[in-house]
Amino acid sequence: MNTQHHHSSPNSPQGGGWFPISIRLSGARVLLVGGGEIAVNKGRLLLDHGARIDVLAEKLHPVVQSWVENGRVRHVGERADEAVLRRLLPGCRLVYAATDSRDANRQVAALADELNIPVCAVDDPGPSSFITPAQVRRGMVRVAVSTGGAAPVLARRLREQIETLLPEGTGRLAAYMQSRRALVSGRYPNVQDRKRIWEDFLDGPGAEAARSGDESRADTRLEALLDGERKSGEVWLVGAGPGDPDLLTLKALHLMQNADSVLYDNLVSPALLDMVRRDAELVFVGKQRDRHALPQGEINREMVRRAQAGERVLRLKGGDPFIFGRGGEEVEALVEAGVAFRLVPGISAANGCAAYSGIPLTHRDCAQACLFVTGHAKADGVLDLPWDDMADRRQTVVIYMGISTLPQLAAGLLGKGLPVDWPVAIVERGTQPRQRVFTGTLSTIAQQAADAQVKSPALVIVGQVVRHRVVSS
Ligand SMILES: C[C@@]1(CC(=O)O)C2=NC(=C\c3[nH]c(c(CCC(=O)O)c3CC(=O)O)Cc3[nH]c(c(CC(=O)O)c3CCC(=O)O)/C=C3\N/C(=C\2)[C@@H](CCC(=O)O)[C@]3(C)CC(=O)O)/[C@H]1CCC(=O)O
Ligand SMILES: NC(=O)c1ccc[n+]([C@@H]2O[C@H](COP(=O)([O-])OP(=O)(O)OC[C@H]3O[C@@H](n4cnc5c(N)ncnc54)[C@H](O)[C@@H]3O)[C@@H](O)[C@H]2O)c1
Repeated sequence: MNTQHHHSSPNSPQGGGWFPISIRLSGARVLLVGGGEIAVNKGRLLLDHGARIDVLAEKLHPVVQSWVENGRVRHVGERADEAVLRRLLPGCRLVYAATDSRDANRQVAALADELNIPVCAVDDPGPSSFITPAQVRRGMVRVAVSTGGAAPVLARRLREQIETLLPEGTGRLAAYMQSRRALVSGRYPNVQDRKRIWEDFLDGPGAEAARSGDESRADTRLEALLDGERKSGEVWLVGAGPGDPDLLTLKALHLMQNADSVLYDNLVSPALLDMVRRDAELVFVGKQRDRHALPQGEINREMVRRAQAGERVLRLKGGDPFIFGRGGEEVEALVEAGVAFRLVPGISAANGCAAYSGIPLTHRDCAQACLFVTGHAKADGVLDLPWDDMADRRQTVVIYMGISTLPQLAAGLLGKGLPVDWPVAIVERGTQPRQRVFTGTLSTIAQQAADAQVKSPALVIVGQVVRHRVVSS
């Protein structure tokens, strides 16, 4: 079994090296250098989190002035010069350099750095050792969005989007779970067991009860789980779509974030695997033409073995599991073994490539039907295809896995009487960042593909619809 771990290279730190943490500010001293608009913004945040703020600034914004007057912050000095800073910095948990002078902010940052005190220069992430993410707050729950200083306005926009997604009761849910942790730990000393109980709780109706403040109903659900009412292992057969992670279904995403293990194909892109729960085991079972990582029978046995051991197994497949995905065979194996399963469709390559290349699959003028065929040859190299059906001119033919057999495919269709100028398109790496689209005819396409070194994954679209291709300006 080939269990893959993803490591990023040490030369290109993730997110520019900005590592998000939660830092305790209650009771901690924070130095705020500058007393203007931005100091008000940062001061509000800091006060909300219980910091003791010292302000060093020449001119105070009326809001800061009022904080000083009612004793919420101390005004500890005017000008930020080196001697004053050396006196004020020691003992601070954080420092904000929030003056409107770039030089002053840089000087504060340099001195704080020397003393190993985290510092944020609000006019430049360059000399900063921390930056402030945009936050969504629900009680104890915080969602922080950072762009690593790249685009603060984007951070703000994303915050607004998350704001609308995160249920109002999320804070109550966290508080409920906190209040019952001792109870659960007392009954189940094993971390894995506790994790499963909490996940089952969150997946079930208890979570909604806690969110809405109905603690007694939440307790009933939790007690049932503590008494051993267990979700057993199961397999989720999920289509991951054609490549662009945004084309996942919400259901696929939800299951990706709950799986214990993920068995995935080579058609599943690294960007998608990044969205899988961090501690899920990733198992590559992909096939490449002529080079089987795992024979189908072994994949089936592996799914069954894991599910019977109680795992929630995600079988993640490129595209849709039931369109050239062998999903049928896998489900039969699960049924035979008595393993519970769920099926989630994915956007198939035909749909994804059609939309992202601007080629409609049907068109009132020329294509009343659409035929999906596989261009994958049998072991003896023979293409076993419904050639007569494929040569019908009033339809579109979409060929999956047809790149290596493209010369045979084109010749076969010409042999069935389609004209030499019959339109054909190839969409390589459809929906992905480096998508390439080639258009030609039955007589040119094989040579075009060879010249451009087109590689799998690629989809072939045959028919008059190719002439209706639209490209957005
Ligand atoms: C999240 C938030 C936190 C907060 O303050 O609460 C925050 N900026 C917010 C909003 C915002 N900031 C700016 C605009 C006006 C549009 C514009 O002018 O471009 C708006 C929009 C608005 O105000 O609506 C301008 C701006 N910001 C920085 C620079 C300097 C530079 O980039 O070099 C300039 C240019 C100044 C100039 O050109 O003069 C720098 C920083 N701003 C950061 C955080 C840190 C990076 C966070 C990240 O992306 O990871 C970092 C590096 C340092 C820090 O402050 O910690 C808050 C969201 C509030 C919310 O939640 O809605
Ligand atoms: N990080 C952010 O979210 C963000 C957003 C917008 C703007 N900015 C940047 O923040 C900076 C501050 O903007 P502002 O609107 O608060 O300015 P402001 O003019 O309202 O306030 C400036 C403050 O700095 C003080 N000051 C200047 N030099 C000083 C020194 N040597 N010692 C002590 N205090 C000094 C002034 O007395 C005043 O209190 C600007 O450079 C602006 O570009 C940051």
